[in-house]
Amino acid sequence: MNFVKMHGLGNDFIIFEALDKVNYDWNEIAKKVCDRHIGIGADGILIVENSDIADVKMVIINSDGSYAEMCGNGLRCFSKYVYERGIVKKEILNIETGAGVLEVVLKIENGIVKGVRVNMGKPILEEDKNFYKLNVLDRTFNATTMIMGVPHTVIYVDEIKDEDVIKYGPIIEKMEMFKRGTNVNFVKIIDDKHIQVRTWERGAGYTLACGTGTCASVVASYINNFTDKNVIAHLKLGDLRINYEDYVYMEGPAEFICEGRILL
Ligand SMILES: N[C@@H](CCC[C@H](N)C(=O)O)C(=O)O
Repeated sequence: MNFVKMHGLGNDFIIFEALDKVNYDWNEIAKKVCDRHIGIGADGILIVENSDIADVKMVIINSDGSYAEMCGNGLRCFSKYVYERGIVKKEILNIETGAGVLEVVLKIENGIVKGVRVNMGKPILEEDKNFYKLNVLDRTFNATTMIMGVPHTVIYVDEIKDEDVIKYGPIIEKMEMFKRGTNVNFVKIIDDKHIQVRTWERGAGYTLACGTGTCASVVASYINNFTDKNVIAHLKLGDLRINYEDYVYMEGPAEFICEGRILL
């Protein structure tokens, strides 16, 4: 099976085409190929499928084999892939995801996609899950939980330390109160236009960036009066621009890494 590996600010994905009907066990394939020692290594796989309601359909499976409804960084990579491979030769694409059909606008220079802007849809917030106290081990965090395509919890910290992401992230991800699990975003407010974000991802663990998580972090920071609606989020390898106007818009890069053939 042919694959292409891509990343969006270090959140990495292996892309497979399944435009003709195939009967693969994608969950098992994801676990195998995402393994960083005995596979290719990635945070998840993206499958290109035909859609009856949009230009094309993106399916995402996390590195642990679990299904995810949406993936922001993945969607930017996927969009560049389907455009540059000639699957959908449009500058504005509609892509079916598990979180609905989303509109993507490509910035193209000489046939190459240089940037991708996605309408990520609307966040779904619950009143009792906004800026509540979340007790985890020895810490109490101020937290906001929402669905931003997938479940997200945003917690505020004075300093982001990787060891904290690794210590508290997996415990929060699987807390009883989150029925479908949650992604966990550690957010430091820099000023009203800039935040720093690190994410522990449901089904993938520590990642270098998370698109839906960054959108959730900006929505939470705006409704909690920490920031403006237009925010630049600093992630480990670069920035995402987020704009929250009822709908949430995310703009950022997507890059090819390599391609090859896996032997199943
Ligand atoms: N990396 C993603 C989110 C992928 C899905 C997540 N792990 C989940 O299961 O909810 C992004 O960029 O949004």
